[in-house]
Amino acid sequence: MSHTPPQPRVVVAYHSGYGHTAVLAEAVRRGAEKAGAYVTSVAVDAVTDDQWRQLDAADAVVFGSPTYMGGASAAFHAFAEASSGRYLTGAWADKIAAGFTNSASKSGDKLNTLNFLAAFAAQHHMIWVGLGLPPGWNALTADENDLNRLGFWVGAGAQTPQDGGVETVHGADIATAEHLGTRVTEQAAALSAGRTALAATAA
Ligand SMILES: Cc1cc2nc3c(=O)[nH]c(=O)nc-3n(C[C@H](O)[C@H](O)[C@H](O)COP(=O)(O)O)c2cc1C
Repeated sequence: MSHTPPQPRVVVAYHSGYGHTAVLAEAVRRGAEKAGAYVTSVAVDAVTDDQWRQLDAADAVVFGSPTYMGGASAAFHAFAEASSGRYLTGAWADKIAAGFTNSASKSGDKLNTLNFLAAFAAQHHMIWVGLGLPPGWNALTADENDLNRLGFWVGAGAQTPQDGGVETVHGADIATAEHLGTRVTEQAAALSAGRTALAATAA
């Protein structure tokens, strides 16, 4: 008996003031598509009614924001606050969620942004998926081209020089974001298959 694997609907919901985080959003999209997802990208500072509907219909949402002033950007916060109606109705409950961020400094307090994205997802009763990679670039044999070179677990963290163009987003950070898109898709597919199997045993 053959089964068609479920095709998860993944939305990448991100803000990017200067284009760096957008490069990561595109990498998340690529990773998700490679793993078989149907992907929609949503720039949250220009989110349309149709895109809100796509968010409501998603199996998984990957949130992305640059780190500004030690946290998520104001535009991302505006989107988060605009989603509060969905928080009240539970519209996003039990969807998979994950997150990524980018900042100019190696640390730059990026962890605050990832933790905020995780708390935001938890407020929506979403299921948070961490990065799922060991830390890179943390041993004598390691180097800065390792996946997860900045050593995050909660989500994907990237570092781009503040005065660099979009072409200066680090290749390892792009690959790490791509990994996150793949991982989210695999987890969404497994959850969906499990829910279908459970429903069949209950029928
Ligand atoms: C208002 C503002 C605040 C910033 N705050 C931080 C910060 O707290 N930590 C940091 O490392 N970089 C900070 N940066 C640098 C940005 O995170 C960095 O330039 C990033 O690549 C921008 O991403 P974007 O191109 O997607 O907007 C800040 C930049 C701006 C414009």
